[in-house]
Amino acid sequence: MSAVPKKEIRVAAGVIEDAAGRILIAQRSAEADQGGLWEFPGGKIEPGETPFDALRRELMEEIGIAVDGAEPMLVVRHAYPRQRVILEIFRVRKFSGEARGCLGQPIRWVGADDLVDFRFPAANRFIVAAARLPFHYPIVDDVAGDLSAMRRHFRRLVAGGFSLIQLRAKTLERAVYRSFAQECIDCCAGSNVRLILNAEPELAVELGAAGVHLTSARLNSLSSRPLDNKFWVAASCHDAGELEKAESLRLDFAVFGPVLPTRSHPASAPLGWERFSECLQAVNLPVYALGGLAAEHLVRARSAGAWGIAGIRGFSGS
Ligand SMILES: Nc1nc2c([nH]c(=O)n2[C@H]2C[C@H](O)[C@@H](COP(=O)(O)OP(=O)(O)OP(=O)(O)O)O2)c(=O)[nH]1
Ligand SMILES: [Mg+2]
Repeated sequence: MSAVPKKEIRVAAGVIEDAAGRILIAQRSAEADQGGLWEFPGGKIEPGETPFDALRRELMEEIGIAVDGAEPMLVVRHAYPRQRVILEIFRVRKFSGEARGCLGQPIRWVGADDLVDFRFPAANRFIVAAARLPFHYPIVDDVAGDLSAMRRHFRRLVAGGFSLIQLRAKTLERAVYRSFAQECIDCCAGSNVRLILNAEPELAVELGAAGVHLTSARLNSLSSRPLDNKFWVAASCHDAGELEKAESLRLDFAVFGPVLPTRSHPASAPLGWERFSECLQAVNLPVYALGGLAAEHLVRARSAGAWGIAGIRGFSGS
């Protein structure tokens, strides 16, 4: 490990979204710390300022917009070799004025899915992934092995507006899983619904799924990210070590639990919110809480440090 970093700076920055859902990025000047890389506009929080005050000041100074409203999105802690940064990230959807590079820096409005094509400072991985992720990650499972019930569940989720769905179905025969997955993928074509397969990464590629969800066993067996960043790669984690592994393999997000007692894993001891939150302290990765949760647990989960919530039964989509 490198020596203990000398100083810690607090920064406020904005993921600014226009009416079309595009996000503003700016290029840091070559001489600055993390020079030449792209960033979300913002800067250091000055003594006596709140993060929101700093955000408003910086966005006026750097890109000439007045922030009319912003929601706290996430907090990233990252140690660079020379300093530690705490980034207070806001999502900014209400602003006035036309964005421009007031310091002469290039700026670009890009679709959320195109963010992965730009080089950002290391601390930004979490932000770039989260900017593309919804707060809910429902899972279609095969608890009763009943294909028509699974089909109904999947359709209800799509009709309910869920845009990121995992197809788990561990006990289905491989050929049945495969054809059901293909049917669901075809059903998502042309929509904004992304289907993630809990299967081998190769199958996700072959069938044209949006990505793969790794079981913790599969996660533990890997030494690098199995698919490139055009695919989502997520994993199920049950302890801090697995979360660390998911982060070190540069996965896009993790699901962590069970937080509360759950019918699908009655033998696993639930973590409880406190332990859940402790384990997330050192993790720079969007994490969905899982286990005994329903849609109304979102606020609790986010206050414990989760990005969102995942679940099999809690999301009826109806
Ligand atoms: N603004 C911003 N800073 C980021 C991002 N990602 C990231 O690691 N950082 C780091 C780089 C810097 O070490 C620090 C931000 O400092 P800054 O250079 O923007 O600060 P500032 O606008 O106040 O600039 P200055 O007055 O020091 O020139 O946070 C990001 O997306 N946006
Ligand atoms: Mg700045």
